[in-house]
Amino acid sequence: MKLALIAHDGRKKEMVALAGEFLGLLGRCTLMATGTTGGRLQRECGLQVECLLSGPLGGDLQIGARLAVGGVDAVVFLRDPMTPQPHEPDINALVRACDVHDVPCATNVASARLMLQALQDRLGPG
Ligand SMILES: O=C(CO)COP(=O)(O)O
Repeated sequence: MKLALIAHDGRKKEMVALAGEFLGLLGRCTLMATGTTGGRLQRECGLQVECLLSGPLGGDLQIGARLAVGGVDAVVFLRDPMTPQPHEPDINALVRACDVHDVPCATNVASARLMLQALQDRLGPG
């Protein structure tokens, strides 16, 4: 299972907490992330994560490009709806790519929890 993990600055703490809840599952997945999110997941959760570019520098686009050719099975994208982002077009492009290719994309903690739980149930006990 190839998972992409992305969080805006206002949601990084929640991403780290969420990853902590699903460490068993995430440890069995191939993980990629935008740069800063990935760095925190490596340092604070001990996860092996491929760190792509930071979001504002093109990381969302890199994930979108992979997703378009089947390289991503699911996305957790904890967006901060209260803070304008300089790379809003890139963010929209990634979410659009998920819709175009019918790839599950959870954009808040509640939906991410449901999605990760479903993946965990599907993969069975580690
Ligand atoms: O901006 C982001 C997603 O749009 C996240 O990028 P970072 O993980 O590098 O902060």
